[in-house]
Amino acid sequence: MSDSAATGGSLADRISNPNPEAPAATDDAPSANQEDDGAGDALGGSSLQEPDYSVEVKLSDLQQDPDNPLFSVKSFEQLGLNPLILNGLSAMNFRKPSKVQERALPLLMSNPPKNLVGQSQSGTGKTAAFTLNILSRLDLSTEEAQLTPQALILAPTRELARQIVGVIQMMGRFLEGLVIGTAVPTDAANRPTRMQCSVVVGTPGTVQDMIKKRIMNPTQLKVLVLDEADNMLDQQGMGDQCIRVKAMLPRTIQVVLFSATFPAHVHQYANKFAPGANEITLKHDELTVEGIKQLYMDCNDEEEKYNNLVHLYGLLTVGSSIIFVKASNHPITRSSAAEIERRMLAEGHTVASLTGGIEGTQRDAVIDAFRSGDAKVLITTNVLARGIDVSTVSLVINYDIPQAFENNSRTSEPDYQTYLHRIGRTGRFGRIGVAITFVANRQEWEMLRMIQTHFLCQIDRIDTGDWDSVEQMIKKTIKNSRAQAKFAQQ
Ligand SMILES: Nc1ncnc2c1ncn2[C@@H]1O[C@H](COP(=O)(O)OP(=O)(O)OP(=O)(O)O)[C@@H](O)[C@H]1O
Repeated sequence: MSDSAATGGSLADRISNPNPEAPAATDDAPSANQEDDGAGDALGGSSLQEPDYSVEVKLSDLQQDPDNPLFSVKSFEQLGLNPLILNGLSAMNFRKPSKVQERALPLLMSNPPKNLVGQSQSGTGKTAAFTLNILSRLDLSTEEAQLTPQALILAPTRELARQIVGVIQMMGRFLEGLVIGTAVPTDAANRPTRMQCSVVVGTPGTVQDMIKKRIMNPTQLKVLVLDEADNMLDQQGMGDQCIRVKAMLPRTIQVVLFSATFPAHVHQYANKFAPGANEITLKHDELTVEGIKQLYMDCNDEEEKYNNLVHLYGLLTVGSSIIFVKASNHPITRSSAAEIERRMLAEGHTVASLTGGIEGTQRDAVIDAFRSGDAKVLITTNVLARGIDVSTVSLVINYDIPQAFENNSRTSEPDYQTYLHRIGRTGRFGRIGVAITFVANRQEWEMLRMIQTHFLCQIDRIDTGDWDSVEQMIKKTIKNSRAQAKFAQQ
């Protein structure tokens, strides 16, 4: 039954004929503290999580389309990489570079090293771009060199840091003497007394602490990478930590900033952090990924959101999916994630939830269960909006539309960057996915409209009055991605 019909039309209709009794959005706090818990062993990144199919054939079509972010004219061989690194790439089934890899690598690897501010759409292989530069620059000729940090990668969350460690391990597996260290918050018992490794990947607060306490020697560092750089530099606490870390590093260090988004105010700042940098940038309208079908669903109120969610999951058997709820440190928000988890579990779904309120090793267990497919549905906040690469994710739900904050208060604007990063958890590297945003009041509908205008993208309405066609439409999109996979196996 159409719930919107019950109130006289869709939200879109009601905007043109506004209903003053439309429910107001509830208050929310700014994004979660992403630095608050213990460590775990490095978990493999995407390559350990490859689904049992490959998108190779279709991918090669995409990679021949000059308008596609995966397009490239060169091969990895032509980019002048060490044969042992090339072996790592082919073991990971990387056949051709993506556009950002092809463009960034010559800039990154040239000598004398130059800084880089690099932007490309979500899921287009930025991790490999900065990893290949780092692996190419390492001196692993002596044991002392192998055990002294030469490259440092900072990431905003422990999950992303662990994922990057996994990618470097895979890509550098044929490099003898390569040792990678993870610097994420941990309890005292598990804290390393010395970072004896060639590459360190960590979160800024922990790295700052380790350098200060002389656990990590920064004097031989040649490369500093900030992944999700706009996010790190824009958050007050984390931005300060990044600046303090950089101040303790050699002055000649190559600074590399990567993200899918660089809003103008951060871009200015990025240029100060990485002076004289080469730049690879995108326009607003180039940012959305074509393979992600963007939809929205009208809901009359919070309860209807939940009912629609359950209805949707009743209809669909998708690979893995992520449900994003409001980003907040607020206990109520956390419990709303927990509440959805509880109710979904009761419906028989294998669900896990990860919010900023969960502690370190517990967090690792949740993300590991999701990566392995033990939990098919992950309910989370913005804490996992960025960087997380699980290629089986075919559906993303914005249960709450991401909303911008200023001075710790909610504004009436959407958080454009977060929207893009959240939906970018699907449709990775040429795959196809669906992103559904729930709107439950006039303000949310207005934010949705602003998102469409900002990115010049189309977000189609799902008609909840006709669940049969909802089912068909979503299944068709998701089936396309399976068809693509099947095609690739032949
Ligand atoms: N050249 C390549 N060939 C095949 N697969 C690739 C290639 N480069 C990257 N990939 C795969 O594409 C996926 C996305 O890569 P990655 O996580 O680096 O994207 P990203 O650009 O950093 O995304 P985000 O902006 O969301 O952080 C990964 O699963 C990775 O293994």
